[in-house]
Amino acid sequence: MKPEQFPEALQPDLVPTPSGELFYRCLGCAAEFDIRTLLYTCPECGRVLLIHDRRFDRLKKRSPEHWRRLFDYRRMLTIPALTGIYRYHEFIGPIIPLDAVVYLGEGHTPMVMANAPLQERVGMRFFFKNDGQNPSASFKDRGMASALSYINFLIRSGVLSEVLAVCASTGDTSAAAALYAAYLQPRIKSAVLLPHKKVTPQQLSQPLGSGARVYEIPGVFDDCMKVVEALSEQYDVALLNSKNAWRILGQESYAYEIAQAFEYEMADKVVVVPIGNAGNITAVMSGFLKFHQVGLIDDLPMILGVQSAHADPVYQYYREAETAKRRFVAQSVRPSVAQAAMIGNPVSMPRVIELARHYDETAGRQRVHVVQVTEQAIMDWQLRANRNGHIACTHGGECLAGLAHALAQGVVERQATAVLDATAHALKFVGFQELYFENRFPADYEVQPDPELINAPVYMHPRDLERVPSPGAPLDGQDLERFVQAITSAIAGDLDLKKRS
Ligand SMILES: Cc1ncc(COP(=O)(O)O)c(C=O)c1O
Repeated sequence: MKPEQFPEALQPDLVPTPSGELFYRCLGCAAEFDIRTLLYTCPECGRVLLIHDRRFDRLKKRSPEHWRRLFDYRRMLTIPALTGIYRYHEFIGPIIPLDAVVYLGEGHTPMVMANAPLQERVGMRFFFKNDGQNPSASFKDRGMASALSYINFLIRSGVLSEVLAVCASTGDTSAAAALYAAYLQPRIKSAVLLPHKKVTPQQLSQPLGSGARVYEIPGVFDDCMKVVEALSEQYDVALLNSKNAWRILGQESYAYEIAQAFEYEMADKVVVVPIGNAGNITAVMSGFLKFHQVGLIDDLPMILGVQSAHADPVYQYYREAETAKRRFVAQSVRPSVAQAAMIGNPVSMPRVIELARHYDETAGRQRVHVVQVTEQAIMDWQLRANRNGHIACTHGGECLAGLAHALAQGVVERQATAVLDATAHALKFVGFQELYFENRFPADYEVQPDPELINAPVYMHPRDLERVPSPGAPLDGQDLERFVQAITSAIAGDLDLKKRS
């Protein structure tokens, strides 16, 4: 069904917002800028920007019931442009016409409830929302779908003819950027900067496979970020890091989906996110605030940000209870299993400070908390989660470690229900699982395996057999029969199986 065939009551507000209605606003000096320019920081004071909708109030003219019905209705449709994050089109870049929307299967990731043993172990009801089930296997696809739809729109409207998209990355941003750029080639090409040996082989393979130009840089993410910032200041390139406010808009869909999944009942909910460059927590707060503003949710959920003790500048900032005394200090990071969040100078810190203050004020109490966890706790909880049927990456493990810690500290109440952001697929970070299982963590990670969580393959090699299969020389006849029987008996013995009577 086409949008124009929707029942009248569900007609979407898809009239592209006239330019000028959507604009960038500087978080420092409140200067406003034309949305049709590629802009990442304020040309006047150099601080980060957020996108505002001058006509946001028009969204309040439609009742919360209207929005609920519209979103539920779109859930049943198969129009690609309304299938992903743009189910919430009016809230995510309403200037982008549907035919410029890029949809690669992102969004609407499953929320998987923890089983009874895991809930019991943690002490409360919770879900993992598996953002590793996005096309490039991380939550970054949400923001990338938005940023690339916007660039596609600029190309289609003749503002740009071709674009080189660049980003610095701890692995996942580059995978997502390269994937979406590849879909839009040849008009859009991508180049990504990675800290040498600080992304996993799986992550490195992604931009390479998508055809991006990949540069490895000595140092950490923060160093790569400085280079792409210089590139975007001095050359005609599109910056795809979350400094780009379009990324934040797309990532707000994570909050919208959670609200819709809980039928907009958010009073007793806790949303747990790992913090690195702080784009994700910015987007999640911003998304819930917008739904609250239009009356779609009556209560703001608690936001629990989690950082490893090896990269915790945001935690250190909020550790100071008195707002006036808080000072942000950029950090040197230490190696962390939550490697994609190993960032000492988060680009979105000013956004976090601004939005967390607004969030708490709107809620009328402290609703944003940041906790710190150990590397050990991250690994243990990640592996424990996955032993109970999840596919959490180390950052998902970080969320679970943070939830358990916050519960023990009394920050989170047992009666609440939590949603944990499993930001990437476990398979992207299997190297850390291997280090744990083989007890080979370098000392600076400070991780000792819990024997209960270790697992290793059992190699079956029946020594009394003369011949065993080797590549290129298959067994047959009696050799094969004896081999199969010997292995079968050995496995039955190992598993203590009862023989069929
Ligand atoms: C898997 C994963 N989790 C968490 C983060 C941290 O998110 P943010 O940088 O938006 O705080 C990242 C960022 O690179 C990531 O790739």
